[in-house]
Amino acid sequence: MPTKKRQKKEKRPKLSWKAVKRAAKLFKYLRPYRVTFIIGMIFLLGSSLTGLLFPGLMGKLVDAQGTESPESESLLQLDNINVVAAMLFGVFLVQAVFSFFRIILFSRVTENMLADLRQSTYNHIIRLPIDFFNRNRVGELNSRISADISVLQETFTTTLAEFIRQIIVIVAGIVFLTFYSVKLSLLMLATLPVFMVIAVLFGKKVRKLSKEAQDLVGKSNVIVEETLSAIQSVKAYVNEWFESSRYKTATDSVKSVALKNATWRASFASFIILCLFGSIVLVVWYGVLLREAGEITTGDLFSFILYSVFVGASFGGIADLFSQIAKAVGATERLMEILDTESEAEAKETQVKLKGKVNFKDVSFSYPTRPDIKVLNEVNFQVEPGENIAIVGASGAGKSTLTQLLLQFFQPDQGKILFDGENFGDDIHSVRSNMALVPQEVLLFGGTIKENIAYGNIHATEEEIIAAAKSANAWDFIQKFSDGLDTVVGERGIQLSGGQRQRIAIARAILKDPSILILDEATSALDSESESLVQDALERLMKGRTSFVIAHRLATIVNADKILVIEDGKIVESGTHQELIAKGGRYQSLHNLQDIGSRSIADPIS
Ligand SMILES: Nc1ncnc2c1ncn2[C@@H]1O[C@H](COP(=O)(O)OP(=O)(O)OP(=O)(O)O)[C@@H](O)[C@H]1O
Repeated sequence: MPTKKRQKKEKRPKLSWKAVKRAAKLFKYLRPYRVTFIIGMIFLLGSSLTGLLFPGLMGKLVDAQGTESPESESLLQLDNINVVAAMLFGVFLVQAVFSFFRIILFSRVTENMLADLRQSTYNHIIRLPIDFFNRNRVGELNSRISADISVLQETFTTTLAEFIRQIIVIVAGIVFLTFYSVKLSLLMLATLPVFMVIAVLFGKKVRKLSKEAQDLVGKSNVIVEETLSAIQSVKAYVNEWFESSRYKTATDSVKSVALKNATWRASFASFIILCLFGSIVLVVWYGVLLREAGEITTGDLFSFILYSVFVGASFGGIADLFSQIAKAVGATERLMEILDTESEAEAKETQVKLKGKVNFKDVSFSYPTRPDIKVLNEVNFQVEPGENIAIVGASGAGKSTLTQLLLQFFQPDQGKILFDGENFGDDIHSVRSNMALVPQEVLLFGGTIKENIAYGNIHATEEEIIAAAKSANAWDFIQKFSDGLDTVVGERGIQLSGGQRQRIAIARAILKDPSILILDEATSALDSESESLVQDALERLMKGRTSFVIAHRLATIVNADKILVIEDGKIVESGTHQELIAKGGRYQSLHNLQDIGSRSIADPIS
């Protein structure tokens, strides 16, 4: 359904000075290949100019004589038919060679430049803060980038060269025209280019309406499809009449657009016959009058008409090319907008090994997309290295947000988060390199199991990977696959169960050997065997590490060194299970509701 927003996005790009200035940054990517580009330009200039010799020589061919003319004094003997024909072939040959190299060179520049642009856009995007991904839908971003880059590809390989060629043809063509006859040139320029541009605009309108009609036909087919596939419902509700009228509305709109298109096409045809051909006849008619008056020869008139066609066609073509260039400027601007978004600070060369002490000091936070809502409100707590913290609270209380701040995806608006008593400022990579995350829903990359585990430490040896898999209770099921560690997972490979994926994620975390662990417990129930394997692996992983668990399992909560109870972004209670139950406060009522960790717990607490 086209929303207002989408319609806005699809609006034709407009060329503004700001957009052009931003798009000009693209030339940074052209720089390394400028020499090739300049040579390509020389070839382009050469092929365009030699192309312009064609109408002139054709005129000479018309005026030339078949036999040797005794009065010929010209060095090039342009009045000899054989010489002129040979020269014409020479022109084609030069033009063919120039065009060949022009295309090769321009393609080389474009492909190199676009590869660089793709790479730096990708490099930049994955370094952008999480906030950027909250604001932009990933699928949209992806298709936008690939669409924008293909617009640029088209522009740099063809459109730009065509545009320059047309400009050369127009400028040089007009100069040549005036050599033949100034009077005739003025008449031609007053009519032909104007009509050519109008013809192009006409053509565009017709194309647009045809597309519109096609879309409407598509929409009406959807109605047929829907009705036929749900024919039982249609009949059961006696809605045949309703469906017929729905289809009629759709076919009526197809008809009205098609008729509108017919009117445009009819006008277009009359326009071509009357104006465009009329203007050619007018120029030829005037030309013939001038020839009668001895101002121009037949051959020159012939050349003149050919030049006129060249110039007129270029005028017509340039309107279309201009709109394509505007589109490319728009595409570049959007890419530059992404490239101009500030990325996260660069990773430092050496990264500290943390012990795992964590302090939250008066931390308040709102998401940048919703600055008016305080998601965390003056949160204070301290965790000693190796402690096991369960975070509990109702849905929307701020549990995940707290872990996002721990992971340095966002910085607090107020207060500080200290690791081993230190504020790491923008050295977020040092902090992250000491952390591992086991998310609720584990998504594996589309490679092998080995690659997926090694993601925790890409330099790990096979032995280390196997040890991690064993420790994560994953080795048994991995071994059962015929390809073992080399089994491909994901879309084109084996689909792993939720519990198996979790154990892979645990093995990955073990390999990273972090001092701080963030776990978002799965809420979907695993079968009891899988559950106990995961639990056992997790316990092994958590040993000796500071761990924050968004807890949904009773066992995790009861065994935690400290439970943080969050409500509306505030820590309302903290302590061990026994302490909090004894206190008889918020935790106890959550507990009685069996709603700890925001979802009901299967086994009731006795
Ligand atoms: N990316 C975001 N942008 C804006 N607001 C967000 C974002 N993520 C979460 N919120 C809001 O922040 C508040 C806390 O959300 P959070 O995800 O931390 O809750 P939670 O306790 O983890 O909930 P649940 O148990 O349902 O996962 C909610 O009101 C939520 O709407």
